[in-house]
Amino acid sequence: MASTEEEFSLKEVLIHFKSCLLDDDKDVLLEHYLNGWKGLVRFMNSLGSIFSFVSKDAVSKIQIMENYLKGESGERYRSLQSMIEYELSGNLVDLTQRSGHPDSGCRTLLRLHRALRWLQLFLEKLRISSEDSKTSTLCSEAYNDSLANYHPWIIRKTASVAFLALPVRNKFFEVMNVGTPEEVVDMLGEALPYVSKVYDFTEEQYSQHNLLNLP
Ligand SMILES: CCCCCCCC/C=C\CCCCCCCC(=O)N[C@@H](COP(=O)(O)O)[C@H](O)/C=C/CCCCCCCCCCCCC
Repeated sequence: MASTEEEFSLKEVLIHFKSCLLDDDKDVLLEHYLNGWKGLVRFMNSLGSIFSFVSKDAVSKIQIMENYLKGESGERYRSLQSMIEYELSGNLVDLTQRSGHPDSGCRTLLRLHRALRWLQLFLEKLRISSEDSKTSTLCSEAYNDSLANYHPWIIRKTASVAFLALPVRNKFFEVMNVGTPEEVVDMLGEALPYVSKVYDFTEEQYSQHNLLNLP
């Protein structure tokens, strides 16, 4: 386990996405899911303040979810399926426009879920990248193929400028604090299937309940 700031390793972060898969991938435990995101935000913050606009939004969404988990109905937010069942049966989700329940768990988690698709694409691009690949290009391509589809022009533009500040591949791998570039690639290969399983399971649940376009 990472115990000090210096020992902070992205491997410890990505392991949360393995821990959040319950009973052979039959559900997603939200506490571990959010711990994964908290670690990722911490990693992003270590890259500099240029990403603070992203960090603020991610933190606020994590906070909304954590408040549900800590609240009086916290047990209903233990897993993805129990949250969906609880919020839908209690009419706690705004399905067509934001009004009575603007920050439902389903709506908030959907934003993180869409970002998880970006992460999945970015990790895969990093995994198969060559030494001279540009991190900013990989990140930007992953973003354009996922999250960008949900963002207005001004956010897409701001994000594209921020990506240019990403360190070059070897430096980026160093900040991950996993080991040699070969070890980073191996770690990504190990972690990615779990990120993908979490993404696929969540996507399936949202699709089954017709929740993929929550406002
Ligand atoms: C081995 C590689 C490790 C990479 C580690 C990356 C760490 C990333 C940590 C957090 C990622 C960002 C999560 C962003 C959540 C965005 C949710 C969202 O889409 N929010 C928008 C919609 O919300 P509502 O208005 O509907 O409530 C909101 O408008 C967004 C605002 C902020 C801009 C988001 C830009 C996202 C760019 C993602 C790339 C981050 C680059 C990190 C580079 C390492």
